[in-house]
Amino acid sequence: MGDIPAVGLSSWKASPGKVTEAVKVAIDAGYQHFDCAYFYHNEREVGAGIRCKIKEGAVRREDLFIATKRWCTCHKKSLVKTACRRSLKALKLNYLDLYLIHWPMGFKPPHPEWIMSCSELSFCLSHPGVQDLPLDESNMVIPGDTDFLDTWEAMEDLVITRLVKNIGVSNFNHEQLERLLNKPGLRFKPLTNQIECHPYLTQKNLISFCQSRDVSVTAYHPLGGSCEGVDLIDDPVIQRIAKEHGKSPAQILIRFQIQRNVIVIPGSITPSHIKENIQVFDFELTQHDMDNILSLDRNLRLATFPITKNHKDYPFHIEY
Ligand SMILES: NC(=O)C1=CN([C@@H]2O[C@H](COP(=O)(O)OP(=O)(O)OC[C@H]3O[C@@H](n4cnc5c(N)ncnc54)[C@H](OP(=O)(O)O)[C@@H]3O)[C@@H](O)[C@H]2O)C=CC1
Ligand SMILES: O=C1CO[C@H](CO)[C@@H](O)[C@@H]1O
Repeated sequence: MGDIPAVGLSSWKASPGKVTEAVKVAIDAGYQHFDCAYFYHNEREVGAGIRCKIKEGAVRREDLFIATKRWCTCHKKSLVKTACRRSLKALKLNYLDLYLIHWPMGFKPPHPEWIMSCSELSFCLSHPGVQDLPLDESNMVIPGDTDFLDTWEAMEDLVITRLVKNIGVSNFNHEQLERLLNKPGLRFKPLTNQIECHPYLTQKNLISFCQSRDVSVTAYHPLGGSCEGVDLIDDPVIQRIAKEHGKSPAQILIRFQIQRNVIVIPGSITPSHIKENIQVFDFELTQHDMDNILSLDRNLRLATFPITKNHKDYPFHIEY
């Protein structure tokens, strides 16, 4: 699994005011891996939790694994470093353990005035979200003109200049990943492909493709997501297996990924859940359990990002 700790706490939808506390609870519970994104607009709050615990002496920076993602409006080579510095500044860190391309699609870059202000970084920190989703008159996203292979070169430069230790991708399908791995002159391979993955979308093909190319997989929405109303936790098969092991349904869903060598990043702002979600190393699912969970697959994708469907790099038009 490379160097990525198997379970991480993710911060999407963790509203400012709650996320700092969640990060502190997580560090006390033994989490090392934190998954963030510029797009979640709470990197500052995640950073505050991390800083507080480092200051207290509860953890050292080098024992943590901090990942964040570069948003689609910053695919242009010249914006990649700006975006990275912006995230580092918000997180108050001097390096990232992992920096991901959030989606393969690049969007129209922000207004030049915004880009100019980025040299000081103050404008973008005080205007989070400005122009994240540039839309046309049909409310579909306006594409940018940068090829993700060019974006990748700028990501590689971040490793060379030591702003980041590893780089990776998210939401790439197997053809996009293959294209990246076959890029002439590739300097660094993606460490991971972060994809939606849970028992209703088991991603068997994409996982075996990534693992066969030595690219780890990180599962997002592992519990069925935080707002789409999918009842994975109430699924009778998951409930039964949980009872048999004396564990919670969430613990079964997390353990399921670990046993497939998939890194998993459940999201939570509830202290008891945060603690529960990392108590997954003291039991083992049987092959029969694993097969039963795999049989729940119904190809149900929650994160479809419909406003980007017309983009040439939309990843979900092919099977995997
Ligand atoms: N790369 C990408 O494009 C994407 C990445 N992601 C990442 O993946 C992360 C996970 O996705 P997310 O939407 O949070 O979905 P999850 O599948 O992790 O579900 C989170 C939901 O489950 C609840 N929950 C957490 N633990 C438990 C528990 N032990 N028992 C019962 N309920 C529980 C949470 O509530 P509570 O807070 O009360 O615990 C929350 O409502 C995101 O935060 C984000 O970082 C997500 C989408 C896209
Ligand atoms: O990271 C993310 C959080 O979830 C959103 C909706 O599912 C995604 O679009 C986004 O990429």
